[in-house]
Amino acid sequence: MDGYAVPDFATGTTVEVHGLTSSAGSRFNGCVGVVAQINEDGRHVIKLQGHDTQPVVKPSNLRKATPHLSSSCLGRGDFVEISGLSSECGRFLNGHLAQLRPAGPGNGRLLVKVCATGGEKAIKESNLLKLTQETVLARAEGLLEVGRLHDLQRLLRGVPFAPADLTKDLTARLATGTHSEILDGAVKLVDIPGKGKGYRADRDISAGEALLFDTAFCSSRAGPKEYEEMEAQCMKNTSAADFFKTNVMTLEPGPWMTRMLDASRLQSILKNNVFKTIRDPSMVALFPAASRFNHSCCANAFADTSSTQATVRALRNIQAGEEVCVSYCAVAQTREDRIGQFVGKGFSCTCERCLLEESHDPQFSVPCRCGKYAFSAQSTAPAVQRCPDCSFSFSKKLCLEHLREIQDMNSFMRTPAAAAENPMRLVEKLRPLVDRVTEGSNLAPKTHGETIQLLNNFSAAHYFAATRVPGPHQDASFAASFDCKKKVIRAQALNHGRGTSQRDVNYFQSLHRLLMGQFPTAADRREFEQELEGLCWLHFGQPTLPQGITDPVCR
Ligand SMILES: C[S@@+](CC[C@H](N)C(=O)[O-])C[C@H]1O[C@@H](n2cnc3c(N)ncnc32)[C@H](O)[C@@H]1O
Repeated sequence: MDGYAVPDFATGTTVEVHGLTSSAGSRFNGCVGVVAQINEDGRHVIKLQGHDTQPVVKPSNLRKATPHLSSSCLGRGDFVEISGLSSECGRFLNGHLAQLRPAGPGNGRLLVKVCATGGEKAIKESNLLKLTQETVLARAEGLLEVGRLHDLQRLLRGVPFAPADLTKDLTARLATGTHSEILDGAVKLVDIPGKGKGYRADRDISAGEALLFDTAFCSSRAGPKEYEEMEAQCMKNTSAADFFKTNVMTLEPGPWMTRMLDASRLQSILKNNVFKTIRDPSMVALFPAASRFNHSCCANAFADTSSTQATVRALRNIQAGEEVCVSYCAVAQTREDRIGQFVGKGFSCTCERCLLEESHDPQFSVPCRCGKYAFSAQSTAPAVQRCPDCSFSFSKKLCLEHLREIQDMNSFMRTPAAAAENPMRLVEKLRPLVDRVTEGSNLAPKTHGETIQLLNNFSAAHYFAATRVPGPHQDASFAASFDCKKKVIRAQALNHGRGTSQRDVNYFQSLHRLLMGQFPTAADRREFEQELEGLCWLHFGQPTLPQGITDPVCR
């Protein structure tokens, strides 16, 4: 613990809080602030950077920290901790270590390279806390000591001087698969009426906050043998036998299981609890603590999972006492598809979105050409509907036929025959169906998953025509591809955003691919960069990103 002074802090001293164990207090561990007042009982009132609350802490839970330094004291190569950023995007950089780059953009901002991502950011110097290597290492050891492995991992990621033994120790502890942490006392595991156990917010939570960190007890490549493979791993892991008994075998086995041998019970538990990991969709993994989150189709949290780790984050602000739920299905699915999926899980979803969409699922909504009315192609909607404004007569049967044709075309586009086709011919094949879903047409739903897929295919066909077929059409084909991709992104934002505030991997991939392409104008590029930056927290903070996606923070 070198680098920290004995507990004797005058007012005005810059200190770091550590070692608080209560759920309310532990969220301040690692926070840096200034001693504002010393109470009669000897406790210190701390004015924290980036926090409104002023915790009152015993001096034994404080250690001296280096104050923010002005740019004149900061030099190229210095290490700094990013703190106190309050924008939605910036908050996710707080606590990250960065290194100063040679030149800054001015305006009181300094250019830093974020160790975890390698990306560069221009940050106000008041949001940078200078750290010596000794302080970083002392803090790292402190975090290891109190088992705050989530913060330790974040602190050490990409740090060039991270000591090998500390990193090895961290890796070994994470690899046991028995480590999980509720972060900063955000949630509490409680009984939820009608759902078994689940998590409730134990304090007010801000959008994007990390709530729970978990490590995979077992994992497998997704496929017919996934449960057998994971079961074998559980059985082999004899060093974690107690954890297995208390934290795995007590999970909810779902409807498959009534009363059976432990081996079958384990398979039922796995079936009911494993996550298909979003960072590697070919893998499935069991996260015993994260799997206690119940489902909602308008989830207020989501699990960012790799085959080894899960971080559950808030998707929106959550009030203390609210149940915190993740979504077990893709947000883009229609209500009927979602319901079908939960039959196998032994419950029917009664979330706000399901109730709302019972009579009107937006994915089956078809706006009238006059723009003043929306028809519905949902199973519960009438067969023929008339627009009260322009009297257009809408046939649900015809609309669903169109949707089926779109579905068939999307299936064809996944075949080798489509891949071998001349892209110019594919464009012509897709065009009549695309015309049915674009503006001014009321012949098919515009934000249905299949519609979005069709638009994506149309954009790709144009792109291939622009890049693979030489000729005078190339510029126009590229412009058409770009234009269509914009429509895809808008339809996805509409589809996902409604009641869910959630974006899925396909959405990020669309944005990313667009960003990777050339932009007709700088304003076009900026528009999409802003969208991506505003949402970057959804996939910030892990070493790997979904296939093809680079970290937008690097931009
Ligand atoms: C992955 S577990 C979630 C944690 C579980 N409640 C427990 O006690 O361990 C999935 C099970 O939780 C219950 N569940 C999850 N979401 C639910 C919901 N929205 N409504 C009713 N039950 C739900 C169902 O029994 C489901 O099989």
